[in-house]
Amino acid sequence: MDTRFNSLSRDADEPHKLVNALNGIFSEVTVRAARPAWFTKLQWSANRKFDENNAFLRKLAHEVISHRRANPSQKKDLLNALVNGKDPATGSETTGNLLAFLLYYLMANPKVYATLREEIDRVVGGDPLAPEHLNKLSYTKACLREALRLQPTVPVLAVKPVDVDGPIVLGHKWELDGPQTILILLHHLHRDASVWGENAEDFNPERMLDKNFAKLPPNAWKPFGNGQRSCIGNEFAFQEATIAVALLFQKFDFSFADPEYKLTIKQAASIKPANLFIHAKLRPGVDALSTTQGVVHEDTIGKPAPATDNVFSGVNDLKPIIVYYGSNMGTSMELANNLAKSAIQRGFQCTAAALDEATGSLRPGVLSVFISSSYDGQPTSNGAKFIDWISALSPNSLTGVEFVVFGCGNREWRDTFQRIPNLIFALLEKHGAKSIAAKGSADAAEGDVLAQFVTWQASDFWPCVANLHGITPGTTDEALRVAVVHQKPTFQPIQTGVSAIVKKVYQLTDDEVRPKYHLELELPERHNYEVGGYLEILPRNPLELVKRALTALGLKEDDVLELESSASTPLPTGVPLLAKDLLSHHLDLNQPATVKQLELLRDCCEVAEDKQALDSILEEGNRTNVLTRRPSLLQILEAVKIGNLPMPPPTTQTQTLLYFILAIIIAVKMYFDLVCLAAPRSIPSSV
Ligand code: HEM
Ligand SMILES: Cc1cc2nc3c(=O)[nH]c(=O)nc-3n(C[C@H](O)[C@H](O)[C@H](O)COP(=O)(O)O)c2cc1C
Repeated sequence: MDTRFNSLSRDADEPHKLVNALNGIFSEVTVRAARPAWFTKLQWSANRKFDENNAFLRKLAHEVISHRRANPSQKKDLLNALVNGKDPATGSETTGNLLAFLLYYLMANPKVYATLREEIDRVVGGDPLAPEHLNKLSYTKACLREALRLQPTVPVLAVKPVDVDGPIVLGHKWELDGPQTILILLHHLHRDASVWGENAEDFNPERMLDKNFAKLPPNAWKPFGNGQRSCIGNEFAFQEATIAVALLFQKFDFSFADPEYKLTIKQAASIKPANLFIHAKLRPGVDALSTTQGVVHEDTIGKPAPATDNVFSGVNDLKPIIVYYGSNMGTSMELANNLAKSAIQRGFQCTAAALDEATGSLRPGVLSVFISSSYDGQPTSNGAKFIDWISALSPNSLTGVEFVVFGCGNREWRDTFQRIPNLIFALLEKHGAKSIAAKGSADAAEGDVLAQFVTWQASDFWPCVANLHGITPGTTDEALRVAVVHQKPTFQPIQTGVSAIVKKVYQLTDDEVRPKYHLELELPERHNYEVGGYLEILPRNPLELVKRALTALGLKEDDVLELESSASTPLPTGVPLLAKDLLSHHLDLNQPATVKQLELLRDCCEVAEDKQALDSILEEGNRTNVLTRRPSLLQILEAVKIGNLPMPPPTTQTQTLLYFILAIIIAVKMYFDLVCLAAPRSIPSSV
């Protein structure tokens, strides 16, 4: 808010007046709730203090807001959200206190803690948290519900019958004398053994999983109040708390500062744990710098599409690129930054900017890339101005402008899926701008948006940009020539490093999403690993796969090849090497075929049915842009009959089997996320 209140600092000499005023108000409200209104009227001194505190808060809020309005800033802070948007302003204390109780219960119940952490690792892993994750965090939600059951942060509700004459009998038992106030003590309601059973006092989130929660009797769980005046921030609070828990547990391990800590409660208008101090330790593999962002493992996320196939080196007059992003929650912005990094790596002048910045600024000579999301079919908050502007342009006013559009969306919004990127594409074309590539798209419901985007860059975007610069597709393929030679192999595959043993591999993700794996390696004795260092892993394709590839290519294990390339390539060139070694160590045989490879294979197909089959794979790929679903080159070679195939099959993406791993050691075992440019669909069995 641009103002420091020191409300959380224990070291502050004196709390900010705001803290005192709030505490005064909360205490008074609590006391007032418990006494008759006529009696409150007589509390002159307390009432005067209450009014003073109220007046102080109003004045302070007015000052803070006026200051920001007089000095506008682009900061993404809460104050801007409140001043410029409609975000709700209440409920932060109740939600904060809920989180504090949750942390307490998790630390006090290690099994529950482990289950929650496992869910967050499985669903979110090291990815930036996205809206799609939230629905899948069902155990986390159950933990929040259970914490609110045992410790409803608003612990008392006051209700009063209205418009009644005469006595009322509640539950056939209790008679009320007219409009009398009743206090509902949630602490008791929520621990009623007749509803919650003998273990009502235990923290047991299983009872709050959706299927069990739905079976609870009505009114058994009321942390958000009652009837028409119940909490309007209920959904918001859950969403906010789920996000906070996911981000916190993604990055930190928590433990009691005092292992003997016994829960005691501090109460004002809401309740919170008293004197609860916690140790938070960065989780293995988490970069301390990433804790200031909504993401972990930044290295993996920001990794641009590889420039190993840089056909632009040596090209003069590269057109500058501007990448505009329409983004509310950061996904499209992340993609824009990723593309900008890739472009800079390739020697382009490139910047990323918010979509609204494109208003009135599109011009020939600059390639404009648009990456945008939609929200209920509407533009993002940083793109609405641009959409208004471009909708109102006169015909042909964008003649000469060259553009590319990539859409971020989620198929669950069926009627408005990709509406804004589609609209941007249509309007740009309508006004005379020229698209240099077919529109790309990612579907968040399909899983990893960044992977879909990086794939699109490699197989569609960069080849089209090459075209734009007069570099004809195929140049890079032709640049790589392979011949079977009758020489002794002199090339030795990289043998540096040590052999590690894969101790455990298991899938962290559900079957329907793109797989992520947990991999545990044991390093040989005497090999230490320092926290924060990089580990380079050189996986091998399994022998069985290599043999299949040799057969598909009509090669024998001891055939010797020589590669020649005029472009830079990580493949070993100019030395005779065993075909087996090339296929084992240098090519990822599991990688899905790229669009370009599919097209080339289709053109080499001898049988019409095979051609059709490849066409339909290409169509499906173009429609969904989900490369991971495509078969690998090897699978295709085994399935279709190809004539005149250059050998090995043409590959623009000279992808190597070099995976960089961000790793961390725990005792002698290693735990890490496997980060690779194109994730293998099966984990290599040896390292
Ligand atoms: C865990 C977090 C929260 C809890 C436990 C909670 C609980 C409650 C309860 C019990 C009430 C009813 C009070 C009564 O009947 O006397 C209430 C009302 C209300 N809450 Fe929340 N709340 C939470 C978070 C939020 C958030 C995040 C917001 C705003 C985004 C919010 C906005 C409101 C508002 C505006 C009312 C008054 C509704 C009315 O009087 O019509 N609350 N809340
Ligand atoms: C409230 C809401 C509404 C959405 N509406 C749409 C929509 O109409 N069409 C669509 O394709 N995607 C829709 N999505 C999905 C988002 O566009 C998608 O998650 C996108 O990756 C978010 O991008 P951003 O992080 O750049 O804002 C919606 C998401 C949310 C949370």
